[in-house]
Amino acid sequence: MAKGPVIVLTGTPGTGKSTHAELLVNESPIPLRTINVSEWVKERGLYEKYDEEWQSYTVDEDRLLDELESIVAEGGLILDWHSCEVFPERWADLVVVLRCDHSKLWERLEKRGYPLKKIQENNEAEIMQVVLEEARSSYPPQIVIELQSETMEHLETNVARIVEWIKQWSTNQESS
Ligand SMILES: Nc1ncnc2c1ncn2[C@@H]1O[C@H](COP(=O)(O)OP(=O)(O)O)[C@@H](O)[C@H]1O
Repeated sequence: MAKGPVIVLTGTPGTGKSTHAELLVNESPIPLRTINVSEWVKERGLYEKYDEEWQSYTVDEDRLLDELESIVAEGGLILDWHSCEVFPERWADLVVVLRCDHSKLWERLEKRGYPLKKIQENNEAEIMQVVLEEARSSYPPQIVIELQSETMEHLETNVARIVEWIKQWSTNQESS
């Protein structure tokens, strides 16, 4: 049996996934490991090509899934990525979709030094709730939650809510 749940933490770039993941690792009642999938892809060369203009990698999805499979099976994992439909449905115990007002998101991505068209593309995706729709069409509705991530208060309440969910997950495992 897995020692901990697998949480897919998703959302448009800049919505706060890594910030949430870091706090969750510190505050979780059971040990969690977090994988920033974009970084993981870069470090392990799990991509087909790099696009200079868009400053983005085309991920080799088959290799990515192969490499993640055994880690996911151990449980106790946060998968932090802006895409969630690539992962098999059976992997996730919880899918958290972070949302942010688009003007705030624009500022965050500008600070990150993204090229203008990449900011525009992500901003549009957030307005059209692309990631949320992706999550809803890839996973059962009862495991998908949408959380606002615009303020520090949101950050705190979101993390507290997910920590409560982890506690409940643990209790359910013990009694099953
Ligand atoms: N809820 C929030 N309130 C205020 N600032 C936030 C919040 N979430 C993220 N940020 C800030 O937005 C920026 C992007 O966050 P980050 O966690 O790197 O996003 P992602 O991992 O989704 O790309 C960071 O500067 C972070 O401090």
